[in-house]
Amino acid sequence: MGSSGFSWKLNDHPKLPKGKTIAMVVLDGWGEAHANQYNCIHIAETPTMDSLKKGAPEKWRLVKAHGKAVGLPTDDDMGNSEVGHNALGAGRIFAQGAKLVDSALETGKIYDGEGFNYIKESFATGTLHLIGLLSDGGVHSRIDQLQLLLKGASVRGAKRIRVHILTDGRDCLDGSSVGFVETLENDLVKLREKGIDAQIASGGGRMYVTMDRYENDWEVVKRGWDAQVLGEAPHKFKNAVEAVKKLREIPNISDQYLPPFVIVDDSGKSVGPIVDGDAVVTMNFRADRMVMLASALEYEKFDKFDRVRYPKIRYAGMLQYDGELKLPSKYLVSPPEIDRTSGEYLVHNGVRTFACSETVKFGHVTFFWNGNRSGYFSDKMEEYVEIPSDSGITFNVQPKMKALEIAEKARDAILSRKWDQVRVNLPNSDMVGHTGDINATIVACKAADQAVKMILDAIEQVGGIYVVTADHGNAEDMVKRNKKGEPLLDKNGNIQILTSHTLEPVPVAIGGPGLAPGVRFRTDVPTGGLANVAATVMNLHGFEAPSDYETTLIEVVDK
Ligand SMILES: O=C(O)[C@H](O)COP(=O)(O)O
Ligand SMILES: [Mn+2]
Ligand SMILES: [Mn+2]
Repeated sequence: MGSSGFSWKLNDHPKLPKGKTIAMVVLDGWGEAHANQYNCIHIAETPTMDSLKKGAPEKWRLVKAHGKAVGLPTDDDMGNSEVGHNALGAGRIFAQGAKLVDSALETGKIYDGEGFNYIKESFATGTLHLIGLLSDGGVHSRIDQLQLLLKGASVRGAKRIRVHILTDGRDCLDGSSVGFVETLENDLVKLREKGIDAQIASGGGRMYVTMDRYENDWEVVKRGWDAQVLGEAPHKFKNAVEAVKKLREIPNISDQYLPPFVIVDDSGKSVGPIVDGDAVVTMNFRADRMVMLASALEYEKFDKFDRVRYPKIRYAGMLQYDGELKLPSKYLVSPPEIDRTSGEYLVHNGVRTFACSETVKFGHVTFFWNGNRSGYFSDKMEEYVEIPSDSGITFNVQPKMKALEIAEKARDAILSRKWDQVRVNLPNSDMVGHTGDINATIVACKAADQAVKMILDAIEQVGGIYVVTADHGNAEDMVKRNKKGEPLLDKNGNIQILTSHTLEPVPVAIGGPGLAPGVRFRTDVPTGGLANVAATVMNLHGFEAPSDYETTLIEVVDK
């Protein structure tokens, strides 16, 4: 015990043994919803997940994965990977980025902080650039936060403002980008009426421009850099509404995949390259898809792509995206302080952990799981394996993704008996669900189910325990619905495909030959959410959870 009285030592669980191998499986984007034709999980052949659901009722339950249960501002906010994995790993509910930015804007504290005062120094002579995702999705950013920030910065001296937009269609309906750009344009007109030179300067679809993650494809970030910083892009337009409308006409191009464009003046010159003396804010609060650009903006030494020009700017993130790397060093709002995560506790208590996913979800079971912290707690006690994802494709063309490879790695790790916890994320239902391709999503769900089977078979062989859950819904509902729950049609009478996550709960299943006979889900935690899983898993490792963790979902009755 340290001088503060704090100790990493966990108490022994009074009834549950240590030393069982636990498979901790997170199905990304696998919610529970009514069985119908838009529920890809229902339509897909998923015998393994079906058998868990149809098995002992005290070994399968649903938990909340959205809204306040995962630290989001309201219960109308769908879940997402960041908040879901944070809750799963940290065992407590933290006010998340979306909420922290809301309150910093509401109280005005955002303008008193070090980050804003730092960028403000450039307002007199330089341009303020805002780069980020333009939608109301609330997963990475929110347009109303941008609107408030634009107002707030302009009354505090920003005279020249350029917005570099990334169109969404992934956390909101495809096609909705046109409306968001119109809304932003209206705000910019109002600023111009007040004498502020404010314009959209560049844009592109989030999946093709800037918002790659976990270094899957630096080309994506480079395309954004060229448009935002250098002012160069294959498509040039006089205004952004026209840009988005025209680029959407390209066959097979949706909001997520719009090619990069720049806005040019009458002489054909781009209106807003980033130059020496400017201020830049990346306005996403969520880290995974902004931290690559953050490194390009922040680091003098950088070799991921040729930046051609590296302007001397004052740069701040909406949040600090990586607490370990302290990146970026300047930020407008402090991120949630997610400390004492279950991973860190377990390492201190002798639990050896193996974690694996493919690139596009690798940071979910490592970085997000560990409270947005990169790296190992202990390189002797942990091993994290990343399987390279396909890049340069939309995942509906490869819906099986690397599920089999992830399962094989997990199986081998389990059978090696070197690890006490083998943790994976299976991305299929989420990544393919986001494409809106129903047939491909059905294939994706089946592939994920087969991967679960391989992992459960290995657990069977070593006498271990499994915990199978998900981080939020996605593939279980692929259609936008009205308040009554009926599918919405567009003007042509076609159903509106839902590419985003949902508000649905997710399953938690426990079992395996190593599960002590009297273990069952309690019935007195009916409102349980993802944050209750950490204490549950600690119990299954033979420990009691820290007292401030959300309560465990299980109890042990005498058999
Ligand atoms: O970043 C994404 O792909 C989506 O905005 C959210 O999906 P995720 O939360 O499952 O990563
Ligand atoms: Mn997810
Ligand atoms: Mn997703």
